[in-house]
Amino acid sequence: MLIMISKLLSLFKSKKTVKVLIHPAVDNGIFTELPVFTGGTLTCHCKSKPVKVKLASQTAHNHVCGCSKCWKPKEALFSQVAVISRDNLEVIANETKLKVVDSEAAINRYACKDCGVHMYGRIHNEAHPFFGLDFVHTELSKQAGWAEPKFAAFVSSIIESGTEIESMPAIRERLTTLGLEPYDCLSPDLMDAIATHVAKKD
Ligand SMILES: N[C@@H](CCC(=O)N[C@@H](CSCO)C(=O)NCC(=O)O)C(=O)O
Ligand SMILES: [Zn+2]
Ligand SMILES: [Zn+2]
Repeated sequence: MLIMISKLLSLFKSKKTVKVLIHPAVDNGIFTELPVFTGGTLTCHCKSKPVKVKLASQTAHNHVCGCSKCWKPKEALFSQVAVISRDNLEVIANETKLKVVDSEAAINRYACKDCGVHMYGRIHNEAHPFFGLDFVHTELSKQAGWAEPKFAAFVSSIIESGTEIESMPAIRERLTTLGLEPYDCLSPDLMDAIATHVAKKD
């Protein structure tokens, strides 16, 4: 009887301590950006002939994204994605290994054919509000000093990739605790920028 009670207690305990994992870049504390930081190199996961992408500046609008299209590291519920001017991005090694994941998507994501890692996302449509900006995952860089994620975008979209609806309150609570305000689209300032772009069109 005593054994049964202690087993039940330990089950209850382990349930209580289940930690919601968002992304390795935020799960164990978030490093804040270095004020003077001029970029670094992203490297794919291949042991041999990795694809390398040079970023010649700090990134902007870093966030965690729950959408089904952005690349997520193994076990992560969210991706971490930021933007950089396309003029500051250059593929410096093994570019022939890159292929576009989905050419119909607004953001063409260039992924390594061998390891599957997305090295950058580019918008080719000049009318798109974010034309001129490339999407990158700075955790692929060894350098420290990148701008940290500041909000969580497309949170409800994780349901599309298999997350149970019942888990959503705990996930939103964890994001809020981490200081990553959860939104089901982009952040208000980015949504305002998109709306401003649309309003200016004829
Ligand atoms: N529910 C969809 C949402 C996908 C979506 O609209 N994603 C945004 C943001 S990605 C970076 O933050 C987007 O702009 N997508 C364009 C594209 O992916 O080409 C889902 O989960 O798929
Ligand atoms: Zn690779
Ligand atoms: Zn996304």
